Amino acid sequence: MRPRPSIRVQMKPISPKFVTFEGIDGCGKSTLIDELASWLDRTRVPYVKTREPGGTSLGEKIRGLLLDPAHRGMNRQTEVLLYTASRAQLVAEIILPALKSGAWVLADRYIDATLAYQGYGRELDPDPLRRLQHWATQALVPDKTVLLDCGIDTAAARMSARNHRPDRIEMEERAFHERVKAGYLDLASLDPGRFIVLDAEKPLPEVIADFRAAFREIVPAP
Ligand SMILES: Nc1ncnc2c1ncn2[C@@H]1O[C@H](COP(=O)(O)OP(=O)(O)OP(=O)(O)O)[C@@H](O)[C@H]1O
Ligand SMILES: Cc1cn([C@H]2C[C@H](O)[C@@H](COP(=O)(O)O)O2)c(=O)[nH]c1=O
Repeated sequence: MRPRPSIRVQMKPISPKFVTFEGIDGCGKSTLIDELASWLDRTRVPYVKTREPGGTSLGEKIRGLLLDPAHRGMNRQTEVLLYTASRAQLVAEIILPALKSGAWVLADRYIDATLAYQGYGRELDPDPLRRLQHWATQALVPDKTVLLDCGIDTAAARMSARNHRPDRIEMEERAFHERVKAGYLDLASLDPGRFIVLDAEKPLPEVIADFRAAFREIVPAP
């Protein structure tokens, strides 16, 4: 008797994705996060949006401390510890449970922000920063990081067009923001498999088209 053919159903597992968005202030992160969120809505993929600093009740209180221009004299190490405390809480309370439940996480800033702003911007030694991030985040690394590369003048013009009041970090001198921008590009060049660098100087429809092309293989089909 001939053996009955076995039917094998090939199920391609869709693993949840942790996607972070980075860049200088006003580069267009929130706009692209909303774009990916509506894409995931259409494909019925569950997701959670987060932001840093903040994203939890504790983290939002830390955000208030960090961004308040009244704290202009904040010590650099204190600044690192506050950003990292907010992140540790966010990972434990929101990000890890979301990924475990099968949801994607779309994060407005993560570890790379500390490396760019405090490492390059504040000129702190990156090695202890990296070790601290590894410990505080339970070694959770994003699957993909979208870096919106944008000129400082362009980003500033976009922020003032929406009547945004500058926070403590945005009030830093131009040289600080130049170091942050260059730092982000440096970080991207060190990890090209994770980073997707988009030219955020382009008009928004073009940035969105570039983003969609980069994520076509990553977002599951509806
Ligand atoms: N490529 C673009 N061209 C023109 N305007 C843009 C572009 N991308 C975003 N914008 C506009 O620039 C402003 C800032 O964008 P958005 O809020 O997305 O930036 P962000 O990086 O999230 O800012 P922040 O760092 O302050 O949170 C918004 O008004 C947005 O509509
Ligand atoms: C996470 C993180 C953020 N920053 C800076 C970057 C921005 O200037 C503010 C956050 O404001 P946003 O409008 O929500 O982007 O904080 C930083 O210096 N270090 C960090 O780790």
